[in-house]
Amino acid sequence: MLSRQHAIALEHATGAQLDALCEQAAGVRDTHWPNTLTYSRKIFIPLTNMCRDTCGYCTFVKHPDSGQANILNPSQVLASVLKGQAQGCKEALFSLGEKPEKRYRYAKDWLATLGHTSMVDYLTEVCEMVLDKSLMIPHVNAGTLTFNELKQLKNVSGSMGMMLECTSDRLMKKGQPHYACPDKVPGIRLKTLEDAGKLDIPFTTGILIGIGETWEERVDSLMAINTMYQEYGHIQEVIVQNFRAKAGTAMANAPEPTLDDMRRTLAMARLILDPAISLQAPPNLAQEYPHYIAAGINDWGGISPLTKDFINPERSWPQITELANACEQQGYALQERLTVYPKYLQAGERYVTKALHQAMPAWRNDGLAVEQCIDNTTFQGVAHG
Ligand SMILES: O=c1nc2n(C[C@H](O)[C@H](O)[C@H](O)CO)c3cc(O)ccc3cc-2c(=O)[nH]1
Ligand SMILES: C[C@H]1O[C@@H](n2cnc3c(N)ncnc32)[C@H](O)[C@@H]1O
Ligand code: MET
Ligand code: SF4
Repeated sequence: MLSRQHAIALEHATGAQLDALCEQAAGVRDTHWPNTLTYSRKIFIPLTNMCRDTCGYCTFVKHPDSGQANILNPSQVLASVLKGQAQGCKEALFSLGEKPEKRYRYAKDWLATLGHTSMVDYLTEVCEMVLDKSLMIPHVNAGTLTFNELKQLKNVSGSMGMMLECTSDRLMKKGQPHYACPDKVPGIRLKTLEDAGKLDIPFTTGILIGIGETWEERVDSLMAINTMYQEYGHIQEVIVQNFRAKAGTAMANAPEPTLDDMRRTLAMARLILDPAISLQAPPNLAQEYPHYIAAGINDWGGISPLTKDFINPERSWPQITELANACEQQGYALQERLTVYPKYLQAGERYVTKALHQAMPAWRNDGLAVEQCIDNTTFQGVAHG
């Protein structure tokens, strides 16, 4: 494992030095995640776009007065889930704004019409419906959550996630992207990661790079994630996500991370993190697939044949065939996986509750006992257990 000091010294690695760093990271990947890169076939469900935070990079969030604020109702969610299932999707990715009812009367009143006092309770009900009425597995990314909220959601989801973003308190200051965002306080996000560990929740986290953090802060964020893993063993994957500037946000004119920055960060992440943690980079936020593969990733995260990436709506998903070609050109197969990684599914009821195992009999135990598919136009969505 890379020491903090060594990692910090890589800040300006470029040219041949960067190539060598990437080779080293790719070597670790090849030993622990050989021959195959993976992705999860999913639909994206933006349960609500209202949020009590206002991150300087985010266009997903909509103010109640904007005329675009929304909460999806259960039948809208179910319709989308069933469409996704017919297209062979296995993951229902719930990604949503955080606790809007605590800030906006409008959100509170809307939730009341749905019979709830909090977004987390409503989310729980909707996840339960997905398990009851479909074969899809909910993955919940609702940002920071308390111990009890995590516990409640564990019963109705296969896995959960929250991007740590960055451990820097500096980014909370005025003029910085997390100013006045109560859910982006690093200590609170770390607490969520830790509570998820105590609860044995298969967990996805990651860092968002290019939001004003220093290289050293990036190193420390990855080391903090790794420490959590060493303590609890629940972190199944880490996403290194590159910031994309969006018109109309506070960071509209901020520079985006360069390809070299992304390569350097991915390689460093692969060398800092325990090799058993999956390393993911999103394929729709850049086109440089070969470079990402060469920098040590083993996973592309969720890809949808149906729904756009609501967080980066201008960035369309690649065709799965196109991604498969890129992988094959570098000697790797592209394979579908579930939102829960196999080692957590295979650990009995420790990570995935009994009720959930029963709710998804078609693909418990062995990760993905379903029709493998590369071509999203021909898949029939047949599950056999
Ligand atoms: O389509 C997206 N999927 C995102 N995912 C989902 C990811 O791509 C995979 O579908 C899941 O992690 C399943 O392994 C996240 C999951 C998390 O737990 C936390 C953050 C993200 C962030 C994104 C995202 O920005 N866009
Ligand atoms: C769900 C995750 O999406 C990420 N996210 C939010 N806004 C952006 C952006 N402009 N560019 C890239 N990623 C973003 C954050 O890391 C959040 O946690
Ligand atoms: N609000 C959550 C977070 O920032 C998840 C969705 S972000 C568009 O972590
Ligand atoms: S990134 Fe998440 S927490 Fe921040 S404003 Fe957007 S929805 Fe809210």
